[in-house]
Amino acid sequence: MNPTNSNKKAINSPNPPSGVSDRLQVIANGGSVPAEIHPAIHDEDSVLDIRDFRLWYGEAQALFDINFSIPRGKVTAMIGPSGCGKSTLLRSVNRLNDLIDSVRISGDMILNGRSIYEPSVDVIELRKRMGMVFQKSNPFPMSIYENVIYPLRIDGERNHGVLDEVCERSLRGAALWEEVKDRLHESALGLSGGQQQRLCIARAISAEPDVLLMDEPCSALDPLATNKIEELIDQLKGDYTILIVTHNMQQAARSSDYTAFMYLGHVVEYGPTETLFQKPLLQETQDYVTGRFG
Ligand SMILES: Nc1ncnc2c1ncn2[C@@H]1O[C@H](COP(=O)(O)OP(=O)(O)OP(=O)(O)O)[C@@H](O)[C@H]1O
Repeated sequence: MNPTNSNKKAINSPNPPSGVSDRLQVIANGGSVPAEIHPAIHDEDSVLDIRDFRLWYGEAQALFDINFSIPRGKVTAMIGPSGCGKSTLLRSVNRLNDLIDSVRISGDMILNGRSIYEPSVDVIELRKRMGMVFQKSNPFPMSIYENVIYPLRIDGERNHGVLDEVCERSLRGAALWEEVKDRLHESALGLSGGQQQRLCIARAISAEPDVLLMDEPCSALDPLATNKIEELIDQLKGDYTILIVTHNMQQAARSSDYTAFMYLGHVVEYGPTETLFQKPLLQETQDYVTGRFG
C-alpha cells in the first residue's frame, strides 16, 4: 500500500516516498499514511471505536487521524517509541486531557455505541465507566477497605453488605485478598509497591468499568511484582476490556491479545499480538519489535 497524497510536505519532500519502507520517513516529514489494520480485528465485538481522532497541545499536533477499535474482553497494548502519543491516546479515552487548557481535539470515540466527546456527555459519569491505573501506584491515605470501595462511596453507596461484598470481590479480582484480608482496616500506605499497584487495580475494577486503562502499570515494579500484575491482567481479561500502554515489548507480547504500533502520533500497524510480533505486515513494525530502533 502506498502512502496517501494527503500532505503536500510529504509529497514535496526532498526524498519522496517510494513505498512501504518509507512510511516512518513520510510520517516524520509531516505526511500521512493509512494504518495497516489486520482483518482479524473486524471479527471482534468492539467496545470502543476511535474515529478520525486528532489531538493538539496548543499548536503542536500529538495525535493524527487515529482510527481503530478496541475489542471487548481482550487486552490491547499500545507500543511505540517515547513521545509517540500512547499516553495521550489512553488519557483521551477517559477525557483526562480535558484538564489541560491547551488541548484541542477533533474526531470522536464511541464507547458501547455512545459518543465520548459529544458536548452533552457528562464527563464525571464517563470517567466512572473507565478504570484507570497509572505508572506509579496512587493509593489514597486511608485504609485498604476504603481505598477499594472509594468509587462506590463517592457514588453514595452506604449499604455495608454491598460495600463488604464489593471490597472482597474486587480484592479477589486483583489477586490481593489473601494477602490483606486480615488487615483491611489498616492503612493502604503500609503495603508494598506491588501490593499498592494491585490495590489500585482493585479500586479500578470495583465499579465494574467498561474499559480498564493502564498506563505503564509495571514500570515502577520489580520483576516479581511485575509478574504478578501480568498474571492478573491475564485473569482479568474476559471479564474486563483492558487497554494498556507499555514500553516493555516482552510485556506487550506476553500480556496482550492485540497490539497497536504507534509512531509520532500515528497508528502504523494494528493487529493480533502474535502476528504483529512474529509476522507483521510492515517492515517498519518488524524493525521496531526486534529492537532495530526506538
Ligand atoms: N501536557 C502536555 N503538554 C504539551 N505537550 C505534551 C503534553 N503531554 C504530552 N505532550 C507531548 O505529546 C507527545 C506525545 O506524548 P505522550 O506522553 O503521549 O507520548 P508517549 O508515547 O506516551 O511517551 P512515553 O512513552 O515517553 O511516555 C510528545 O511530543 C509530548 O511531548
